[in-house]
Amino acid sequence: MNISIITVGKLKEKYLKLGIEEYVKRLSAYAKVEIIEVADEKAPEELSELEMLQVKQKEGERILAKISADTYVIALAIQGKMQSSEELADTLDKLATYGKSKIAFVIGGSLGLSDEVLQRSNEKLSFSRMTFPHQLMRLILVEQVYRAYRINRGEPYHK
Ligand SMILES: C[S@@+](CC[C@H](N)C(=O)[O-])C[C@H]1O[C@@H](n2cnc3c(N)ncnc32)[C@H](O)[C@@H]1O
Repeated sequence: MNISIITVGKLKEKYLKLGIEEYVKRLSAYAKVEIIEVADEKAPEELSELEMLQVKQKEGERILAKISADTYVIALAIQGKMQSSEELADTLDKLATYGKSKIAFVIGGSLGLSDEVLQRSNEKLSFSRMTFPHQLMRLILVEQVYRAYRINRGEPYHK
């Protein structure tokens, strides 16, 4: 399976980079994982509603340009559907069974995802109603995807 994780902006914090590299390395036993960073739109602190919409739309266009028509898209969204780790494992297992070989997880920038990206997504996945920084979200996501593969293989992993 080919999994891409599409994110906005460059990852700066070293501790996050190290953690993500570790899980991507572990995941390489199960899937081909690629992290795609699209440029973030420079935005001052104070933005009008319209300006925020424009930032999300520009970032959204860059995200959509990285998604092929045959890709199953899972958008990370606070208001999306919450799943247990076992349910996420089941989702990935079913996608593989139905021959979906390309999956993209999409994480929004600091203002979130545009409506266009949410509309393109096949499902919206929430990790709780709390807001996580988008860079930390990458680490949480790769750990959960790794956990999902361990669950599907029946391999031991600390609870
Ligand atoms: C800082 S958050 C954006 C916050 C923005 N106000 C919103 O409502 O989307 C950046 C991105 O991280 C992801 N994210 C943050 N918290 C999340 C959560 N609890 N569940 C799923 N995704 C989350 C989403 O993709 C979001 O677009």
